Amino acid sequence: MGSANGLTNGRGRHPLFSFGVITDVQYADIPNGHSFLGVPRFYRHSMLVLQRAVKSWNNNKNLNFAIHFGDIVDGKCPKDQSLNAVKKVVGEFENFKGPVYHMIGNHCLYNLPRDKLLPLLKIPNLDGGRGYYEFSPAPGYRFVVLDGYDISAIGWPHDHPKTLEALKFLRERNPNSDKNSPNGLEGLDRRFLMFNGAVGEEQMEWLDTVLRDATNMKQKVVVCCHLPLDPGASSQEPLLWHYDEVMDVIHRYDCVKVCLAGHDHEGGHSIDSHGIHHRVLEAALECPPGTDAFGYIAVYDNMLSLVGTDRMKSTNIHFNPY
Ligand SMILES: Nc1ccn([C@@H]2O[C@H](COP(=O)(O)O)[C@@H](O)[C@H]2O)c(=O)n1
Ligand SMILES: O=P(O)(O)OC[C@H](O)CO
Repeated sequence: MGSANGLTNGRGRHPLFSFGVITDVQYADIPNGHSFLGVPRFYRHSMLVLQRAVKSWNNNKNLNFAIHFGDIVDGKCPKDQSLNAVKKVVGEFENFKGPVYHMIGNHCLYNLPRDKLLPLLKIPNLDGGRGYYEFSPAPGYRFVVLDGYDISAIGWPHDHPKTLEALKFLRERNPNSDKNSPNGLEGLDRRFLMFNGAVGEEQMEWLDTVLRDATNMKQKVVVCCHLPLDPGASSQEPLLWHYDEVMDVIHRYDCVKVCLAGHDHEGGHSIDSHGIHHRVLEAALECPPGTDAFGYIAVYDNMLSLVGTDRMKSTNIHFNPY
């Protein structure tokens, strides 16, 4: 059980470390609106949710870092304001007294190209715009942050091979002229939409290498990605195009205990066929004024305890520590 102050797990144990979580802030200085399907979106209020999150994380005093799971600014942000809007939200995150890790979401890419975005989000840009990385906050744990828009029709230059590969992929699977429309697609095929993307070959090889290394080092791994990786934790439309192939790599090893994501604003939780927990976090953007969606996760050797605030549901994630 999560305790109110995050110091213990209710059985007197101290966590190895803890971190703040929030997703889909999707800020824009525009009036309230709604998604295509009519779900209300509160573009200015999401900044207040973030401010309350940072205040709560700082008051906690036991958090080692924080993670935002992508979509820092909404695509409806007027494009002449994109740069300042991203800087403004990053600036709010910087009020947190610890490191903040970001990842790429589709709305980030509607606003800025990768070469501008990655430095602002302090994503280590090692190789021509790649947005995946890893870090180890404690000896026994490793966090792998995936770039779900590695192969994508958004964010790369129009004639970039990755744009062309993504457009070909979509043409072969989605017959609609609006490639964001799932009309006529059945079941899990409804994920073949332009607002999603895929992990490229090089990133897949990198993932395999990191998981092999973590296994050799007896580290547990938490995988983070803007796009959900399990249909049990998400509706069909927001899934990573080839979530199944990424999970095949993950399932080769026993080190991954949890996959965390955003993008599907309602949130969700599942345990897959290999016992890996998938927790999709509830979006800050869809919090009506005065409500919140953020939390923190206390990490133990055999569990993660997500202590959610308001719309972010608390979840205890138990796993085999070996
Ligand atoms: N059922 C749907 C859902 C979405 N679209 C298209 O995707 C765009 C983004 O959707 P949001 O839910 O994020 O607003 C939307 O503008 C549509 O083009 C759709 O066609 N059918
Ligand atoms: O944040 P959006 O606009 O990409 O919306 C994602 C939807 O939740 C996918 O169904």
